[in-house]
Order: sequence, then structure tokens, then C-alpha cells
Amino acid sequence: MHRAADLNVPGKSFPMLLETFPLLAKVPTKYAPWKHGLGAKKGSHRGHDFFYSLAAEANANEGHDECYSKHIFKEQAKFGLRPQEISALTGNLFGAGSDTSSSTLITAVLAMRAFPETLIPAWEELDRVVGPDRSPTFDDDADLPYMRAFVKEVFRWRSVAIIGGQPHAPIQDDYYKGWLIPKLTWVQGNVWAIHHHDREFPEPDRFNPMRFVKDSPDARPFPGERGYMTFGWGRRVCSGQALAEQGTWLTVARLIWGFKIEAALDADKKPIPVDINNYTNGLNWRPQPFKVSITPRSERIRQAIVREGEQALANLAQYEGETQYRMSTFYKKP
Ligand code: HEM
Repeated sequence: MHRAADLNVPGKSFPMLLETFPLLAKVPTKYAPWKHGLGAKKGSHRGHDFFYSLAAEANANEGHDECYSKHIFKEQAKFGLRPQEISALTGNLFGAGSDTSSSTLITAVLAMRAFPETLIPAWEELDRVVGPDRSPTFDDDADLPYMRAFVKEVFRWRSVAIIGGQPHAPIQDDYYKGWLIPKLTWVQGNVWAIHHHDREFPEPDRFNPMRFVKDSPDARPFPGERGYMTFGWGRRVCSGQALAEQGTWLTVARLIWGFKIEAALDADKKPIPVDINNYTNGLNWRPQPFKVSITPRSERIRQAIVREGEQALANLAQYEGETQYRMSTFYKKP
């Protein structure tokens, strides 16, 4: 995923540089190493690519009839899906979903560490609504307005797809406020600028969940009911948005419920500072590694975490097993 993120820096290296030198895109792929990016240089000796093979393997396994790959294969004839499309439909969940989600969670931890005052109202709310003997669940969402605001602020503060994800292009000449946007122009929504405009978000670099608390003096009107544009716009909006919003909410709420997130100490017991601007390059960014101390908030909470962790492992045991394929060896001839 890091390699994918690295390839995704506009104007830095191929294949993104093809946008700057479009002539090079006309060279047949076979003779154009700059087009290969993450993919194999030649077709696979196995007949299919990596993600198709994983999906086909899942489809052949007994049980788990609700499996997404099984669903895709069941619908294959109806929609005339080619192997490459099955590969994309299944592989995209990793490609689009894993780095974005994990980067957002690291940003959340950085915010907790850098702005500890924002944890105090969250703990007050969680202790009142949830208590120490179980972690928060989706059923608690409606009773945890500050937690909802906290997660919205994570999405706003350092939106992972900093310029709105993949480039778009109009399919015909278009006009916006009198400006001509010629057909096929590269268009990006500058999410960073939108989320850091101090008309809507005063002191934009300050992580402040109160911006999203109804009737708070820090709240400002924003076009769009969610209050942020983190997942793009229109018909190519992130198709994993609901999953990502729910997953981020649950993870952030449980992290805050369970743990003190504090400064890590150096050898002289001095707090190690963090830099809220030290991020990676790329269309999707994440904080550079930083040090933080994470400890359970109380013994009762620690016990609840262990109890729920054991139950989760038992629930997940049915999915244990190894796939026969590895990306690192898949394209190598035996
Ligand atoms: C915090 C997590 C995530 C963020 C911030 C995010 C953000 C985005 C953005 C900005 C786009 C581009 C939208 C556009 O072109 O206008 C996108 C596309 C996409 N996302 Fe996400 N995403 C996240 C998680 C996920 C997850 C968990 C999945 C699936 C499991 C997913 C699947 C996709 C797919 C398939 C596309 C391409 C949609 C298309 O081009 O039609 N994303 N995402």
C-alpha cells in the first residue's frame, strides 16, 4: 500500500508523470516500463491476476454464502463481468479501503495526542452513557453527540484524500461561473483548501470537535449535510463511505473509551513532542511515525477490553486459514 501511495504523488514519478508527458502513454504497454506501476510486466503464468485468483479461491471455498466474492461470481453472467472486472471489484476494496482507513485512524491518534483537551468531554460523555464494563457500540451513537462530532473533525482536520482522490475530467466542454473547462481537463476538488477555509473553520489547524456540535459557538454553516467533503462528490463519490464512516466511528469511540493517549517520554522522562504537519506525500497522506503512550484508562476497563477481545477472537475463528496466494510470489514462475 505504501508503494501504491508513493506512485500516487502527482507529477513526481511514473505513472503519474504520464499526465505531464501524455505522448508517452501512446507507447504500447509491452515496451513502456513507466506504465507498469504496481502491475506485473507480463501476464501471469497462472492465467489470471492476483485479485481474481483470490476471489476465485474464496468462491470455491465451502460455506460463508454471504461472502462478497461469491456474490460477484453469482452475478457474473447477469452483468457479463470479465475476469479483470471481478479482479477490480474485489481488489479495489483493499486498494481504496485499507490505506485510507488506516491513515485516518493514525490521524485520529495524532489529534488525540496533540489536543488532549478534546478528550476530556469525550470521556465524560462515554463514562456517562457507556460506563466501564463494555465498549461503545453503534446503538450508543445517538447518545454520544460529542463523539460523532469528534469523528467528523478527524475527517475534516487532515482528510486523507487531501485533494479529493483520483483526478476527474469532464466528458465535454463545460462552463463554471463563466470559466471554460475544456473536455478532458484534469479536475480535482481541493479538499484541503475547502476544509481549511477560516470562514467555515476558524483556526483550521486546531483540532476542535466543537465545530460539529449543534448550537456550539464554534459551529459554522457548511454546504453539505455532513459538514465535510472527505469522500468526494457526485457519481464517483467513495463507494465505501458508509463503511468507512461507521468503522472510523467505532474504532475512534472504542480507542477513546478504553485508553489514555498521552505523550511518550524520552530517556530523561521528558515528553516527546509531535508535529501535526509532518505528513507523507501523495494523493492519500498519513502522519509520519510519531511516539505516543497508550494505556488502559482503568483496571475495570482493561478487564472489559480483554473480555471483549477474547470474544472477538472466538467469533472470528471461523474465518481463520491461509490463502494459497501471496502478492510477493504470485507473479514469479515456479
Ligand atoms: C476514511 C476512509 C476513506 C476515505 C477518506 C475515502 C475517500 C475516497 C475518495 C475521496 C474517493 C474519490 C471520490 C471521487 O473520485 O470523487 C474514494 C473513492 C473510492 N473509495 Fe473510498 N475512502 C475511504 C474508505 C474506503 C473504503 C473502506 C472503501 C471500500 C471498502 C472505499 C472504496 C472506494 C472506491 C471503490 C472508490 C472508487 C469509486 C469510483 O471511482 O466510482 N473507500 N474514496
